Amino acid sequence: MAGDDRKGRGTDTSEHGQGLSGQSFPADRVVQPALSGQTEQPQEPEWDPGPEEELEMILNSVYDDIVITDGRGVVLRASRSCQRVYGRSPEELVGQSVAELERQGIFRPSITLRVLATGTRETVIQTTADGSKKLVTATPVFDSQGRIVRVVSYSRDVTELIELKEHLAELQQQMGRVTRELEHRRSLDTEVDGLVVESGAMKRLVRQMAQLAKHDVTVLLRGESGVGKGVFARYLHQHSPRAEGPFIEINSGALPESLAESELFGYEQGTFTGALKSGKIGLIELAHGGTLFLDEVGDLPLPLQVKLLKVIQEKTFYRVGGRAPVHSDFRLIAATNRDLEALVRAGAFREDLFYRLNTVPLTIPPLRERREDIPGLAGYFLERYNAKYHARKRIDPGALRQLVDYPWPGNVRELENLIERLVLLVEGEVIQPTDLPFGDAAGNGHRMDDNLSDPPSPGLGALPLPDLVAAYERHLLDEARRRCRSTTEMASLLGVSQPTVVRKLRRYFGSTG
Ligand SMILES: Nc1ncnc2c1ncn2[C@@H]1O[C@H](COP(=O)(O)OP(=O)(O)OP(=O)(O)O)[C@@H](O)[C@H]1O
Repeated sequence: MAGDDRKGRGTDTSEHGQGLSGQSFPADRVVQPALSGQTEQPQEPEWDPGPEEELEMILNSVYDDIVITDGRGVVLRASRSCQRVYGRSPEELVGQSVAELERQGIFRPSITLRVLATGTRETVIQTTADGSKKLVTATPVFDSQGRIVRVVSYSRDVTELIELKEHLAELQQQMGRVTRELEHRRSLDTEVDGLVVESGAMKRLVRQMAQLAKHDVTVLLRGESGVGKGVFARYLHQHSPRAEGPFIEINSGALPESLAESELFGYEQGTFTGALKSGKIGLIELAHGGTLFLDEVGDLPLPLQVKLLKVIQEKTFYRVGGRAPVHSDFRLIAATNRDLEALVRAGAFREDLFYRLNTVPLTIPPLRERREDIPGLAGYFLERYNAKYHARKRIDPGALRQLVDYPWPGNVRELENLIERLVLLVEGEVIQPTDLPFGDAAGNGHRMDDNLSDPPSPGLGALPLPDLVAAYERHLLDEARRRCRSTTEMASLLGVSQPTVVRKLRRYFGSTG
């Protein structure tokens, strides 16, 4: 049919009243709307293009590119859009066989040939001469004897879609990589950088922590400096339902008093001049959805204690210079190495805040009370610092025995620092007893760190002088108690008699232990 009919006809169609020949429609062929009440106007004849012209019009008005062949694969019709897609006008395509067009690289591959071979509907992605991608579907049309008499193929430009798909696949791959890396890092965080726990006391504590982690209860971690309160605070966070949220650590002791309030609560734009002009989100607000860890809570200045208590109770606060209340949903973990009860008695710590924080107190024992942990910790730090400094140090069994015997006043932190130093400084591969700074192979010797930890600092005027002196004396005794193994040793360290030491220990700690 039609192939020849179409020749020379032109099939350009547009929405602007263009006819099939590309000319304007003659006036007598334009359908006028029937206006009511204008019956005297003569009726225009309806536009009747005839089946052939109508088919052409439909062919050229659909969005898809359409090619129709006969049962031998010779093109009978093609939509005008083929010019743009295949670089051939319908006039050039009509009459040509698809096998020839495939050979010329115009249909690559020819789907019509496939349909002629399989007798079923086929879909392929074609790459056209200009490199764009087409999704082409072709359907066979059968006569009454079941022979293929036509193949109708239509295609859509899917270049963008394919590019998007490829981009999506690439992104998915990247996301998979990032997710795996994150999971890996997270597992490192909880396993490698996690806790070394070997003693019965610590294992019991970890079981309690795992249980507590699930609930939003306030936990107060107590224990000497360096026992691992910070590590356990992170453990609680990582094992809580808030693990995906932020973990915000505030070292109350390190906050300069003048900045503390704005650090904690943030401030509104315009509150301060200069660099601080643009406003700032405070740490409490940053902890929203996660955990707020208040380290060294015993060092919090009294005015801030009042404000903090209010935030803990109401979970709402005002930024410095702000009028609108800010809400922050956080789980609170606090830690201290101070004797909070004594600070309360001395008036340096608010009693109401103490009770609020002390909901679930957990005490992490000093390292000297859980010596079974020492070999594991030493091995763990050795591995960490060997890796960091590309070393291969080992610990001699005699040196390990000394590490286990040493009283570790600075607890795990002191052990960690020592191992790092040994990895860096010991010359051979084996760390010997003589390499240890606190004694010879017999275990006698000097203490490695003669610096006192910071004394309590309620501040001048916070307490009457005798109470301040008592607080300082108590601190010195506590320090001596940690460094020495007997009251006699303490007496010689402090330069007083042994009975004096015993009396003072009873006075300040209720026992000589
Ligand atoms: N059980 C443990 N397993 C592995 N590392 C530990 C363990 N306990 C403590 N550490 C390590 O010891 C060091 C001191 O721990 P951390 O800072 O948590 O102590 P702290 O009690 O919070 O001290 P401070 O009261 O001075 O803040 C850290 O480097 C920590 O990683």
